[in-house]
Amino acid sequence: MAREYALHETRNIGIMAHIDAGKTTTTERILYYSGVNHKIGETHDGASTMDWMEQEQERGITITSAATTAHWKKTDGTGKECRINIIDTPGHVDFTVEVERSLRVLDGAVTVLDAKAGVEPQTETVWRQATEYNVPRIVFCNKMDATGADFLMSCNTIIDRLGAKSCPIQLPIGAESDFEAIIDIIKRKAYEFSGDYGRVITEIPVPEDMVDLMEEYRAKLLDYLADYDEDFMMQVLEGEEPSIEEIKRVLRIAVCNGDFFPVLCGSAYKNKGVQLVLDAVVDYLPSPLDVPSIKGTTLDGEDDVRHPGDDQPFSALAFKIATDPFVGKLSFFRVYSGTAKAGSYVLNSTKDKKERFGRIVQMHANARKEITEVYSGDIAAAVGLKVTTTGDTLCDEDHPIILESMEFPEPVIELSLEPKTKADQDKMGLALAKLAEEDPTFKTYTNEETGQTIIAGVGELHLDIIVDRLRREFKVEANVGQPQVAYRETIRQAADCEGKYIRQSGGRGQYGHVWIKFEPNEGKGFEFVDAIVGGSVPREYIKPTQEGLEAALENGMVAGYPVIDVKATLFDGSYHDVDSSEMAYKIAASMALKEAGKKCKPAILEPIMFVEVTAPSEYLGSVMGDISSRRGQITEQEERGNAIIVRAHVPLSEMFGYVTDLRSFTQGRGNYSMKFDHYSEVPKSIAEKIIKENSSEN
Ligand SMILES: Nc1nc2c(ncn2[C@@H]2O[C@H](COP(=O)(O)OP(=O)(O)OP(=O)(O)O)[C@@H](O)[C@H]2O)c(=O)[nH]1
Repeated sequence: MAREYALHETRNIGIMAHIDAGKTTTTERILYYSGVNHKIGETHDGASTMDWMEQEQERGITITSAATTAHWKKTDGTGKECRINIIDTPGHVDFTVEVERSLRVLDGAVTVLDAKAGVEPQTETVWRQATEYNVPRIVFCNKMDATGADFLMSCNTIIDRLGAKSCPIQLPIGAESDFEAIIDIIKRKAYEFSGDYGRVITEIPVPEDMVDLMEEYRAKLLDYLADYDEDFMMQVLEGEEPSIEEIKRVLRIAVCNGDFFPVLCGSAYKNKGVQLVLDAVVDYLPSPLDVPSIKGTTLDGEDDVRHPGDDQPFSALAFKIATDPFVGKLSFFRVYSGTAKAGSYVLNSTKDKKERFGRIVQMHANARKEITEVYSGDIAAAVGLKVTTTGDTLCDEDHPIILESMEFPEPVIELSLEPKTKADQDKMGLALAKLAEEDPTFKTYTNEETGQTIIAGVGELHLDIIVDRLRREFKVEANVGQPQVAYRETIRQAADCEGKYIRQSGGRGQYGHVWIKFEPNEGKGFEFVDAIVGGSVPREYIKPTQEGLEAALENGMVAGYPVIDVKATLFDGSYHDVDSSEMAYKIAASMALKEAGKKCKPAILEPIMFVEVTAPSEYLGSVMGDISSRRGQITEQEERGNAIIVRAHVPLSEMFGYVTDLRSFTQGRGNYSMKFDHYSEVPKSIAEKIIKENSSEN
């Protein structure tokens, strides 16, 4: 078996940040220094390698998380290299699903901060997500060259705002336009960067006037590490100077355990410090062997695990499906255990279907390298998988396992699309199916009443980009409706409902008859119980009844919105020897649901968002007043220096155009993020309006 890089010399990392902190620029530099890129593309002149999709270049934001492979020399003097797989994650809140799904398959991350601002609202969001997924992190404080850059202020925001244990392991020499070089606190050395894109690193003396500060932070670091490791503490207490190797060893343990977050500094744009970030990735972030083994379940639902190692049974998680303009569909996956060869068959245990790994490729930004085998810990992409979608497990047929999947946010906003011509209509169906395959938070369906195609997503920008891609990539021209809230329906009262579908018109008739008890099932989704005794509904018609009901739930009871949180117990019915058919029971089930729409106190639910607003303190009153006027409920408010943070639950329907309003009453200084929190019943007057607008009489 010939694996190029040992498992302990593999790093799977993500680069996470607030929008515009410089993730893309930092990733570009990493690819350049690690020898993959020969020319550096700047994000602002639209030639960036990672942002290869057209609209990403125009908007200057990173939408898809491309997995990219790079190599970097270890710092232990052995001359050996590490393989670093990097996933570039987007910073916009509409794409947190991209952040989450990459967190799921990563072992560690670099959090990029903008040195002018330190921790920003979106940094907090992704930081919390990373904590939830137990992803160890190091912090890179970027933009040290920019006006207003303040390294120690930024370091403090990590402690104050994130409540994280953290300490710098570097110090900048100079700041803003005078930012010149970087001090390595552990080694007590300083480095300067020159030559093409800062490729040449030269050691320089630590400036006299910075020695005290360096020693102060070095002592802080050692103090913390002493608390963390007893042997180390003994050494420090006995006044022994721990060796650099010893400091790095303990620091590595603390970082890998997710207990400590060292901070580095630099300027990706001015080519200073990124190589040292790569050193730190190798030194401190975990290899697949340093993180807990992945959990899953057997096909019978029993707990199981997979340990990293090439000698283990193969298991992998598909975390992203992308359409590549040249090779077609690419399914990105992370291998947790074992190996698999190109051309071999694996089991998609989530869907219980066999898949063939036609070709396997590794991505180097937008270039691909074909490989013959994947090993434990690798990230690669398969060409030609048929049924696999995001979140599916691929595994060894003889040792099936279903790995813990990911949770995706609800698509809460929707709009209608009307293709301009017949040709557009044909293309649109295919294009939407493709896009839905790539993106688990994007849904598309046909409104039964109007016949319109509806697309649903997690935010306005999300749908904006989908419409844009339809036009550019798939050349579909369509009229786009106004974004609407994706409501849901549910019931508030239990009742027994009858559905009877009987047609006798000569020849063979139709006969389906069911009694279903519908009950509210709050927060637990749809549940179907078969309580038929004595064969009043024959075995073979029970599944069709359930399917008929599920299809009917999608189309709603009173206003055409999907019905959620309902328990349906099929408890009685009847049949006809000749006329009963699957179709008749499907229809009978949908008729029972219609009746539930009358007898079970139907209610309309609206998505309630968790909104976090940040603004200068003087706007506290306006921010709170505005949230109240939007039917919002403030859950928390916090002061942070001169700024306030207000957290609230606000109905999505009241949040359209919020960004414009917030900007205008805060003179452009307010900011916000939001995500779906829960569904809640709409006030009666609004429910009536929605039902009226959507009922078939209209
Ligand atoms: N002064 C300065 N500007 C930088 C630095 N790094 C990045 N920038 C600029 O900041 C802007 C945003 O950088 P990107 O690398 O695109 O940021 P990003 O975090 O990837 O942004 P999104 O993809 O939109 O989330 C660009 O105009 C960069 O040129 C830096 O070190 N110093």
